[in-house]
Amino acid sequence: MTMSTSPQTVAKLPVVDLSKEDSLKPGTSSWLSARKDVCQALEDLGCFIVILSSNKVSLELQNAIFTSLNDLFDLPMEIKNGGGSGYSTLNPAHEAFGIIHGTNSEETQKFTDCFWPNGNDQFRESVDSCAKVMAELDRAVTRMVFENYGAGKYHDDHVQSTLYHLRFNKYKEPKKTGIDVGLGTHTDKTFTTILHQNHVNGLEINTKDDEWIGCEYPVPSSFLFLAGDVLQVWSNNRIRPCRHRVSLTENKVRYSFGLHSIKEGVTTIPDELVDKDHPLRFKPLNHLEYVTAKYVSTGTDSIVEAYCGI
Ligand SMILES: O=C(O)CCC(=O)C(=O)O
Ligand SMILES: [Fe+2]
Repeated sequence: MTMSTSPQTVAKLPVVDLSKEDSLKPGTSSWLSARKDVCQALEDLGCFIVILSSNKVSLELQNAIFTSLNDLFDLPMEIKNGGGSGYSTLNPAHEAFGIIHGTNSEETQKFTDCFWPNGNDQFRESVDSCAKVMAELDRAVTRMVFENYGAGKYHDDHVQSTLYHLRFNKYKEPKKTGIDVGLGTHTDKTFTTILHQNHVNGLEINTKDDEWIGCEYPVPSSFLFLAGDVLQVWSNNRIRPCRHRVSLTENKVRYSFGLHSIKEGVTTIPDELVDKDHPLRFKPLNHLEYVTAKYVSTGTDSIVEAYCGI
């Protein structure tokens, strides 16, 4: 078995509670206090756990998604691999499906029709509603970030140019495959990523001191918000892209899904984020070109710095 090396610490990830309606309303005192915590966590660690209201992501809704994911990944390989299904695998323990424009109801409909010819309204509706809640969360958190750095006026444009890809992951039981590294250490080539997992833990976050913190949800309506490489660029290196990996420590099937945001067009660092203490660190970046560029992650090296760092 390939064993993950560094031991985990007992430290916990920062938690930002956005479950009260007010905390998602710009300008309220709970918004301002969350904004500070969000940016602190993104600068220190590149991620934090968010708690949302259980009315928005009920256990019933989550179960509907995870139950259908179980059926989906159990389909025969020739169906999973069928043209345009978005199926991929990174290693023998891992499988994934992707929906491009995953917050668009028509795309979830097409995906559902592809694998459930007789329909699966439960899956379609739950995924559609969960993806929309995640996108709403992304818009709120990115707005907090833009405001925090005095760049709030660019946020509407940012929302207009953001695309969302939805990805479902399955990791097989390590005793079946002999593999306990679900995903190796990496940062996401996104602007931001929002992840959700079933009750099986395994996601681990790398700190500045090279310690690993396991991601455990305080309540089921939790998500992990991560900064990707392009948010590091946009913030002129203030925000740390989250380095993470998946270690399969429990002998159970693990499912997760993530909303991955891509910023269309060219990302330039706002003038507000450049001054004599913060000289310009990155050249303008075309995110879609960056995503498809053949740069391979080596774990410790920053791909985005090699790609467009100054
Ligand atoms: O499965 C997870 O929790 C993490 C997935 C992930 O890191 C990714 O899709 O980039
Ligand atoms: Fe990732």
